[in-house]
Amino acid sequence: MLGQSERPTPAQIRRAPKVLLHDHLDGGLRPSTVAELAAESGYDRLPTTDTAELGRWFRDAADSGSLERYLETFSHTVGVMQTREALVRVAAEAAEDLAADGVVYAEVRYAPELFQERGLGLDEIVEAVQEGFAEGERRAAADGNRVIVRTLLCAMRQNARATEIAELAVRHRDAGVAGFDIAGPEAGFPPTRNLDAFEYLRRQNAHFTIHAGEAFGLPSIWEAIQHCGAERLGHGVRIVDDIKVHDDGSAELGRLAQYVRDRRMPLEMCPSSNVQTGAAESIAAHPISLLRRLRFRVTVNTDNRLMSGTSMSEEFEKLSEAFGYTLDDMQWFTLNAMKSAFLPFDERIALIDDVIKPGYAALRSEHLFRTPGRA
Ligand SMILES: O=c1[nH]cnc2c1ncn2[C@@H]1O[C@H](CO)[C@@H](O)[C@H]1O
Ligand SMILES: [Zn+2]
Repeated sequence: MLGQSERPTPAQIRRAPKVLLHDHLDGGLRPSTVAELAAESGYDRLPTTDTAELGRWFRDAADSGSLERYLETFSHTVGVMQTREALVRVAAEAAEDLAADGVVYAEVRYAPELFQERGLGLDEIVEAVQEGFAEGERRAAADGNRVIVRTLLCAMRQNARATEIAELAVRHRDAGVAGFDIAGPEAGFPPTRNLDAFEYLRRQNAHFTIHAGEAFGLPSIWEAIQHCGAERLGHGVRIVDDIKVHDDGSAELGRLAQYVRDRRMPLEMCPSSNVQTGAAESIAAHPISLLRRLRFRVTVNTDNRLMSGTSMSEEFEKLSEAFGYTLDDMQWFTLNAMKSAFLPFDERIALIDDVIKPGYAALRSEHLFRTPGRA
């Protein structure tokens, strides 16, 4: 069909309905907000207070080739998010920014234990973030951009508070907290360190994903799935270590890769972030293309919009540029994400039928009937 193989324009990518499963609240602040919150709270360790320079600083500093060094940049965002008001503001702005970028459903994650430096309680932190997202959803809707935001609570792998945070997630599950995750440095902190938390969550019929296969390889992915019971994998890029591609392009899957594909295990891929931490050489060399071709349940995500200077639209633009992805490919990634969300089944179906499919159909028909020569 005409237009089917054409790459969408940046404007079309932005208007296309998108679903985001992997985005960190403390990795998505506007540079101007970091500077303003620092000034208000007396945080004096920012490398610069010039907004444009600050945005660049985060990107450059995160461009380190190592996950550990990448994570050091979070001390500045976490540093300015220590009050109730700051948390409400950051969450509200995140919802607005995502909605303006054409995201219709997002799961935004953060680690409540990081925001206690000035004495906030864990429940208070969760309530502030939920309040901010509700406010941001309202403001976005008033601007004509509808987004639904749910949250995931992370426990930090290097701390030993996973069970406490898992209980917090379950306590707030009817108030917008959709699930749980573990984040932070991967090497040296295998997911099985937090087995009690994962067993508790399973007893509670609660959802969780695990950052695995980013800075460490197959054993981390295997533990996350087979010992811990993760429903999704944060990144999971290193699953390619279990796939052999022959000269004729045919692929041979090892048992773990086979299992991940057979079970339709969602992979929360974050291309730009992976290039920055060294998990992938470049966007063009990112395993997402192979995994998409082999029809793993791949999703596209931002990880940290501030540290990568990115957005969902930018991630799709880069992928479209590298791999020629069309609107059909975008819809495929988006449906994968919506199917994999920690939202009740009936709500997922409603978003697919009422928002996502009609959104892509409308863009495709524009594509077909547009005047030749006009973008
Ligand atoms: O790609 C990642 N891998 C592992 N941990 C991460 C990544 N991005 C952010 N965080 C960590 O997650 C915490 C909660 O949001 C952040 O503070 C950061 O330390
Ligand atoms: Zn992440």
